[in-house]
Amino acid sequence: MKITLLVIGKTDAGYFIDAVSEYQKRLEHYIPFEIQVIPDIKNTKSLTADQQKEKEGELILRSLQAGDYLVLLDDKGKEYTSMQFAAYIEKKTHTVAKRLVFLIGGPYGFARSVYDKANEKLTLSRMTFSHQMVRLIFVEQLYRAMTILNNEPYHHE
Ligand SMILES: C[S@@+](CC[C@H](N)C(=O)[O-])C[C@H]1O[C@@H](n2cnc3c(N)ncnc32)[C@H](O)[C@@H]1O
Repeated sequence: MKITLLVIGKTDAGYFIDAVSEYQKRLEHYIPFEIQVIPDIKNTKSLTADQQKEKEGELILRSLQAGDYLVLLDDKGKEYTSMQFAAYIEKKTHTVAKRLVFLIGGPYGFARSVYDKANEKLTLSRMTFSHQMVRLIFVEQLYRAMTILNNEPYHHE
């Protein structure tokens, strides 16, 4: 199994790039992991929120591959503790043969077509974060999960 974090738009802020890269580098040691970036939609000012979501949705669906297991990161999804998330990842390594794809939405969330395609929704908190923050929180939680699964002293209950 390979884990993919699918995101919309490049990260501009250097401090986010550095922090995300740090966890991405640490993850190399544990599991095949990639961040796949879908280019930003141009001229969003002339679009309504729904039109932007639809356009992003088309690009997202085109970025998916046959056999992907799609999990939306969504503030109205299932909530886990870090221990439960580690167990969830472990279980997925036995059931997902190809890519386990975690998807972060754009500024207005996901189009209906993307919700329809999803296998699950996962929430990181009941609070809403910026899409850049979510990238960082997700890679840190995935790293935390890998250290839990390998009995390493990073996570403390
Ligand atoms: C700024 S948020 C979009 C908020 C938008 N109002 C919505 O309804 O989804 C951008 C993306 O970050 C992710 N996100 C934000 N907060 C999250 C949370 N607490 N848990 C999981 N994902 C979150 C989601 O993928 C969301 O589509």
